[in-house]
Amino acid sequence: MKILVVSGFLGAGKTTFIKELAKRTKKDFAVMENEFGAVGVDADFLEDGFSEGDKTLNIWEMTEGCICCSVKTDFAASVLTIANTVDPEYLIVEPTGVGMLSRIIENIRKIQYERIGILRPVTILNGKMSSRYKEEFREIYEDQVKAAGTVLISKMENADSKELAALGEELSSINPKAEICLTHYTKQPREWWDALLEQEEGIHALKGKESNVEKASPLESIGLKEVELRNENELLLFLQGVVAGVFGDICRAKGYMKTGTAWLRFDVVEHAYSITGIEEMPDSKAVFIGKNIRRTLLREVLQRRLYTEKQFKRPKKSAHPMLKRSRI
Ligand SMILES: Nc1nc2c(ncn2[C@@H]2O[C@H](COP(=O)(O)OP(=O)(O)OP(=O)(O)O)[C@@H](O)[C@H]2O)c(=O)[nH]1
Repeated sequence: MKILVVSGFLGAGKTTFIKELAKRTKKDFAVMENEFGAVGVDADFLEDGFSEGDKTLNIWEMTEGCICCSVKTDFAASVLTIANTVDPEYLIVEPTGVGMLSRIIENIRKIQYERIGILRPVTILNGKMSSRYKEEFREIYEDQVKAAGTVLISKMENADSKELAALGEELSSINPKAEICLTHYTKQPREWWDALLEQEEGIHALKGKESNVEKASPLESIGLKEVELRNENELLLFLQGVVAGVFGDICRAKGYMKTGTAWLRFDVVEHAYSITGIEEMPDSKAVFIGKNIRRTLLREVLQRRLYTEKQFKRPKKSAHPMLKRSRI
């Protein structure tokens, strides 16, 4: 089994890339999703609409904790379990957006034996946000570039060539050995995709700095299940509220829900949001990552029915006069 780690900051486009990789190369894959927070959304998104021939993706989720720090023993155990049970040709690991790539590689190296190989890691970089990430999350940003074998630029489809070239130069100066791909991966030929799955990691890979990732990433998250809004307009208004800061400083949100009769997926990356129609899902979920998140307000808006039932349920008949009066 060969392991390919696909890293990148929150919302950079890791899941979208993995989906494309699976479709283009049609290899025998398992995917391990390590999500920030307790509610996983990416596994369902990966599965959604994925039916290329007879192939389906074998997806494993690790929520709660980051595979580069607190849960590393669980991570090692999970990798070994996958190797010893399903034994796919490739295991694609998608760390949380705030994971330190060098540490993840070190953790994999500890369990590397002749049946497990490490491929040169891929980092996806949201080109539009690179200066902001560099300022706010320098340690994570530099680590994800330095430890990468290949750096792919996303969300720069409309950028001019000068802007792209400047970003390329800056990335090369951080990691002169990496292949920096300025051309969007969707335009790459089949050989390029195959090569990603062939290049083994060099022995002299970067050593992770002993630093505290939690400190480097002062982000919090909330995951909600059974979320709903009445219709698409309500979802639009809600997302406008998210990007305007009504629910706190949210830098990443994602989820899917039934609105009226349609199932919709939403994505928020910094101050932009998008909505896409999806196939019916077994349940609805939403995740919000950022700072100063207004949790109660989010619950009130998205779990109206649940929240109302729980918080304001009429009390059972009580003999206490105060309680009687306080009934709604
Ligand atoms: N324009 C553009 N949008 C993209 C690109 N890649 C991903 N997106 C969009 O960006 C949003 C986030 O994409 P994901 O693939 O979920 O990002 P991620 O890195 O897996 O997100 P997290 O796991 O939450 O960190 C989605 O709305 C995607 O459709 C790209 O190259 N260009």
